[in-house]
Amino acid sequence: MSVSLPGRPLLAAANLTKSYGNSTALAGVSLEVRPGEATAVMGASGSGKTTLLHCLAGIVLPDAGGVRYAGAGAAPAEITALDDEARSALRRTEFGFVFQQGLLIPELTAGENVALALMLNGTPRPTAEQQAATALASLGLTGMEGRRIGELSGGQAQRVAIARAQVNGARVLFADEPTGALDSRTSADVMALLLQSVAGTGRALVVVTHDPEVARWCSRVVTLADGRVIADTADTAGVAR
Ligand SMILES: Nc1ncnc2c1ncn2[C@@H]1O[C@H](COP(=O)(O)OP(=O)(O)OP(=O)(O)O)[C@@H](O)[C@H]1O
Repeated sequence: MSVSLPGRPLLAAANLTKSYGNSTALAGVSLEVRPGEATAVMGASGSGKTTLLHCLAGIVLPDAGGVRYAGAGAAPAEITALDDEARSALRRTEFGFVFQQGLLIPELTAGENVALALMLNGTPRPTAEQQAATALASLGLTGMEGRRIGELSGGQAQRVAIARAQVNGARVLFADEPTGALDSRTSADVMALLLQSVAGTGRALVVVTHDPEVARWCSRVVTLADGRVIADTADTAGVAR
């Protein structure tokens, strides 16, 4: 597997627009995400944060504009030009997702939730279960692989979500209010684990948050208002880009 060149964007979004009926969610957003970067996306409710994250990840197609992904090991892809199947394959192999809740399957155990992500990419079950247990252990959940999601605390469940998001070697982790349901101490732990998984790895993290504390831990803060970027600390910090 080759390594992305430092500074070369993993994701480059150009002039994204998206409306839902009369409501404009994105009004021309351009944004580049680089390896090793942890980007917080902030802004008032309805400013377009989740829509931006969904467009970057190929979950939602913009009305206009494009998103280019240039991860290692794959030819650069214009995500917005891919069909549904190709976009879901890209999400399964290159991206990981940690949302506030709802992405883990409650009927399955912690280990099965993580192993499933590997099995969907063709890893045989015994290997997947072994790798899932290792991933859970690395996040402080040793011996908890047999517990169902409902038998875990909110913070433990988010660790399972992080394990599932990164077990496939995802290059970009997308998190939408990952700490929204957690107390401040547990939020700090979960954010530390998310940041650890990008620091020095060539991965990138994009995290939508309302929490200034969470944003402070990120290396970059992008602020949206009415579907536009109104501030980007990468533009003001003198970062070589
Ligand atoms: N599926 C949808 N159908 C209709 N309108 C939508 C849909 N998704 C988003 N919108 C609208 O687009 C705008 C931006 O929504 P979005 O969820 O991206 O904002 P947000 O900044 O993430 O908000 P919040 O912080 O409240 O989650 C809002 O006006 C919202 O009502």
